[in-house]
Amino acid sequence: MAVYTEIEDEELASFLADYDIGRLVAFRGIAEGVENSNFLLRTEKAGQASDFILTLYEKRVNPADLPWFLGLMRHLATEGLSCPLPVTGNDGEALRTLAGRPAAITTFLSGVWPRHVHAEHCGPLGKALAQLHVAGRSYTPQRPNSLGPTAWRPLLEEAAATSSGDNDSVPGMIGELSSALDRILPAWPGLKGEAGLPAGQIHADLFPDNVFFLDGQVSGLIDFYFACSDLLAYDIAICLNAWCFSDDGTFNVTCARRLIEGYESVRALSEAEREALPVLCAGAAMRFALTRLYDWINTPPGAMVTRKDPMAYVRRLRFHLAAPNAGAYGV
Ligand SMILES: Nc1ncnc2c1ncn2[C@@H]1O[C@H](COP(=O)(O)OP(=O)(O)OP(=O)(O)O)[C@@H](O)[C@H]1O
Ligand SMILES: N[C@@H](CCO)C(=O)O
Repeated sequence: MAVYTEIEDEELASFLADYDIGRLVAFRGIAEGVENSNFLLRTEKAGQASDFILTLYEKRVNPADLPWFLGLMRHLATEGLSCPLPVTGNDGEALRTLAGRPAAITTFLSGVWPRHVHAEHCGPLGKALAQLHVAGRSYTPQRPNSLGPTAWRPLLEEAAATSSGDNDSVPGMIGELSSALDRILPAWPGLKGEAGLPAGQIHADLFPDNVFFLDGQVSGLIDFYFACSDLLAYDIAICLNAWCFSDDGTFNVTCARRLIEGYESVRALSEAEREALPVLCAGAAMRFALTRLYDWINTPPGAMVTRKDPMAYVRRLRFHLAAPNAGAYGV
């Protein structure tokens, strides 16, 4: 359950008094997610009910980055992408403070995220990802990826330093990730301009729980709080990891092919981007194995949040390191 911060009735009432969104008629915490505290707000104005999401930013989000995230969401929504639109208060600001945390209200999106991914989801997903990349071209502020390759070794060292040894599998995992980093980091492609790959604004966490579907089509993308300026094909690599492996760790090449076809229906990949897929996928698996491992070790006992298994991403990493070329991904 991801509600880290409780909100008192009086402070909520005074917070909402700064908006013109009507009278509060329902309010509840949302159990899903691990990063931030999310609440569903229903208001009524002139007899019309509207739903909103209230987010209190916790954990990994650097408050200094919030204007960039909210600006990106506003930009993408204005470009026609279905993503949450930040709602401004009476003073024109979307970013405020509630219960001692940075907070914002965004519009509610309809749809359901897929609990079980099928190949039919992957084409529309790929298309939506490419639409995000295209819509992001005209958002010029840059945010370097704080969880990119330069962060991986320090994250691993921090996990190793804080590991108490109460979980037998952790030391082996740390050793395996360290050896994998020795292979991935020297092979990492540069950004365009340094003879590298095309870069732009990427979502960087487009897992199934961040993609809503209605009638077989993508109805909305949420959770832009890892978004950053990085290699576009790295975003595809993140999706290949998050959408194209079954629960038992088997890679589903049909899902991968559909994802890439859907993507290319909007934006064609260059040959260099295709060739880089194995290392980009290995890097993406590394990033999620590392943050999961860190959380595994550092989540306090009794925290109302379900820890995610780092091993699932170590297994994916093994697959990518063994992939001879982009053909392994069906392209
Ligand atoms: N704009 C929105 N419209 C509808 N539902 C939303 C919206 N934003 C968030 N939600 C709901 O809140 C849940 C958690 O949101 P979100 O994924 O942003 O949280 P998080 O803690 O940042 O999660 P994550 O662990 O994926 O990083 C979603 O699964 C969804 O049910
Ligand atoms: N999507 C991430 C959690 C939120 O960043 C994971 O599954 O590890």
